[in-house]
Amino acid sequence: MIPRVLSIAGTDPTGGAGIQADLKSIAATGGYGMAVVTALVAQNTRGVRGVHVPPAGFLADQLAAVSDDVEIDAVKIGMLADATVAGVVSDWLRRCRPPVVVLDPVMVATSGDRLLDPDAERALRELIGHADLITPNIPELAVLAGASPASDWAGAVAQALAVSRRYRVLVLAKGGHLAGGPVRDALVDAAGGQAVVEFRGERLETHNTHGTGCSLSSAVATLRVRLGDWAPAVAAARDWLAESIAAGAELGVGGGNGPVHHLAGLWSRGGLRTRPRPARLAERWWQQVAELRRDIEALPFVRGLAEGDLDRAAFEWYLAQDSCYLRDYSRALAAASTLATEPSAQRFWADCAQGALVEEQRLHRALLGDRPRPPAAPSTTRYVDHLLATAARGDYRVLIAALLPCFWLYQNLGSRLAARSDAAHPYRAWLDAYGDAEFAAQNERAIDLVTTAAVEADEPTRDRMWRAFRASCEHEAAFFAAPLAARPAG
Ligand SMILES: Nc1ncnc2c1ncn2[C@@H]1O[C@H](COP(=O)(O)OP(=O)(O)O)[C@@H](O)[C@H]1O
Ligand SMILES: Cc1ncc(COP(=O)(O)O)c(N)n1
Repeated sequence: MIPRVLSIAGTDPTGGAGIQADLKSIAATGGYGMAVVTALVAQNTRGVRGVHVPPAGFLADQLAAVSDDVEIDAVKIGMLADATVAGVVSDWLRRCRPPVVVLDPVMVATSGDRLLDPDAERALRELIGHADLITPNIPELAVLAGASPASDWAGAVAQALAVSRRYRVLVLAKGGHLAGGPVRDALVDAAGGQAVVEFRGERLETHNTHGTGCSLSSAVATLRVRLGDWAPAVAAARDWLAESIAAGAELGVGGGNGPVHHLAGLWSRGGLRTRPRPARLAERWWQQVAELRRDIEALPFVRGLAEGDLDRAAFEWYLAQDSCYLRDYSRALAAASTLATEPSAQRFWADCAQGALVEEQRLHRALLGDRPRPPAAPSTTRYVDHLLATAARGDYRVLIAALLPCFWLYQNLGSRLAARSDAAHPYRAWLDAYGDAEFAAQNERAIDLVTTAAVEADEPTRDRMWRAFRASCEHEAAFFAAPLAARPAG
């Protein structure tokens, strides 16, 4: 389930605080972000220039528009601007309160500018009655405690306990404003036997702290839904925020207190490339071997097979090589089965390995009876060496990519030749074997397993898979060329 998280907050056109920061934080921590604007703020990383509060009725309309349509899992409340705004939000919460409500009691920006009228503090107190968790910084905690700002951590925790007791609310007291030492935050619950859960982290040397409070509170709201409890949600939110603060300077945004880089961790771990869909990748690989496929079809051997005028001895030489090939191909298929992690894939490759052996014995008996197998031709040896070396390297994904052309090229060629031939075609049995529905289904499955593994693989692995696939296609072409190249016809 993806948490649907609503931010009710003011704006920051530079994107570092307020609603803009909330939406990024919600997305970065795994939620779907929505936003209702309380106030438009003309601000940047240096400070606030002006605040415009839209009519209260319009705020109510925005809130109703969201809650009439969307099931909200969590709400984060930030800048409220004035008592009227706080009242509208209180009314709305009274009517439709989402399961998780986090209130960041924003009063003053990092820059020192007020974001809440002094006379609105009473309305804010009422709003706290609807919240599960409030996230005050040191000055905000002091206002709520009716005291002067704590000068040390013990004082902050004591104030948080008093606030938690007075408002019957869980308090996340943030120690970012206390100078020196590690940054400490504490989750304080006066109701739960005065429980205090403390979080410590390295204090990062940075000017990128604009919007840290906004970002933390929306991350906690989102993670509370995902993780089901407050302490793990705060711990995870702080870890995420720390890596985002650390990368903030990379953004080069503004000359004051810059924003945090909300997506730094995701970008570095996940990359920015879109993952191709398996079907799209199959199309691309097939296209990239189009020329090779045309070369195969132009070979005298394949043309002879198609027309039915292929020299019989050349065909039998080919079948004898095929019989040599199938024994080692079966070994490579069995290796894929051994390496597969998923049971149905393990079984698929094992079935194919067995099928290749059955086919080998059928060919051997039909062609040679009790006579010994002819030696493998160089083209056969090169092909199976490629497969067995790939198997020996032990990467399942690369191995199955190498195995795929023997399904795909044969199935494609076999089904098209079979469709064109009549019952009297001299090589009808061969065409039928590679053109039948069962082989087509096997081919589909093999394509699906390979391309699904390829889209899930990282870029270098996908590239190795492609190269192994292409090498096998080249070996297929050489294999089809050999009967008429290696020995004179007739
Ligand atoms: N320099 C810093 N290094 C690491 N974490 C920080 C730093 N400054 C703030 N934080 C963290 O950012 C969050 C917001 O903290 P704080 O600055 O106290 O609140 P606000 O942004 O509301 O003023 C807290 O989790 C705090 O621990
Ligand atoms: C709209 C809006 N809301 C909140 C803040 C506080 O920012 P910070 O998290 O840095 O205290 C801000 N600057 N602007």
